[in-house]
Amino acid sequence: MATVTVVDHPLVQHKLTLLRDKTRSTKGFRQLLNEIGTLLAYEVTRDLPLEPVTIETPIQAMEGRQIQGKKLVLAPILRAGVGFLDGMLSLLPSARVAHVGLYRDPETLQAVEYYFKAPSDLADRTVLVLDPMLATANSAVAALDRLKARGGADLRFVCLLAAPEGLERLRAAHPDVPVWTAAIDSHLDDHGYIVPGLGDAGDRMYGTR
Ligand SMILES: O=P(O)(O)OC[C@H]1O[C@H](OP(=O)(O)OP(=O)(O)O)[C@H](O)[C@@H]1O
Ligand SMILES: O=c1cc[nH]c(=O)[nH]1
Repeated sequence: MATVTVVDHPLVQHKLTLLRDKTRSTKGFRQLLNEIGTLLAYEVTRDLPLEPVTIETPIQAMEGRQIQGKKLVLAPILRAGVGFLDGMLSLLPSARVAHVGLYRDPETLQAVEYYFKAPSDLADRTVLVLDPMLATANSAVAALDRLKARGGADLRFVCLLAAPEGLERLRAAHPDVPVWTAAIDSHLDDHGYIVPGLGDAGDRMYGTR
């Protein structure tokens, strides 16, 4: 069974509290999500394998270390996953990007796909699947199903808030996929919203309703 890591770094927790606040502006919400994205990218890449590489400093040759293998893929689930993207790309500027367009039907809470575009060589790359909210996990499971069908094998899921119900479902459907989250909240309400949560992430990011 893959791990669930709660990123309890003080900067992440401080920024998360600011972002949850219902009085936070659209601009502030977006900026904080971006900043937390950078911090989560640092945590989720902590165990990437390194390989030796010979370089020359101005003084002499030496053996340095570089990240092994092909560039990572960042796979935001639209829309709210895009909120992490720029912050992560600032740390991982050569990463490839896969877009997974899904929305959650408000009645059934099932994920409905409307767009998918990913690099063709997913099988050779580590893929970070991004979505701030893991509620029922219907969206996360659908995105992971789709990425695996396209060859993705080394997948990691990165979110901001997770509900216990969503974590359980994700681990049952994709036990090989480790999860990073900034917090595990209390439960889901009758409409599938995370409690205490932060409301609708996509609406708060883009100022829609
Ligand atoms: O775990 P789940 O129950 O599937 O819920 C989580 C999903 O809900 C939100 O997206 P939403 O469907 O509201 O789409 P949007 O980002 O386009 O607003 C969120 O960004 C996740 O993708
Ligand atoms: O609390 C929730 C649940 C799903 N999607 C959101 O944006 N927020």
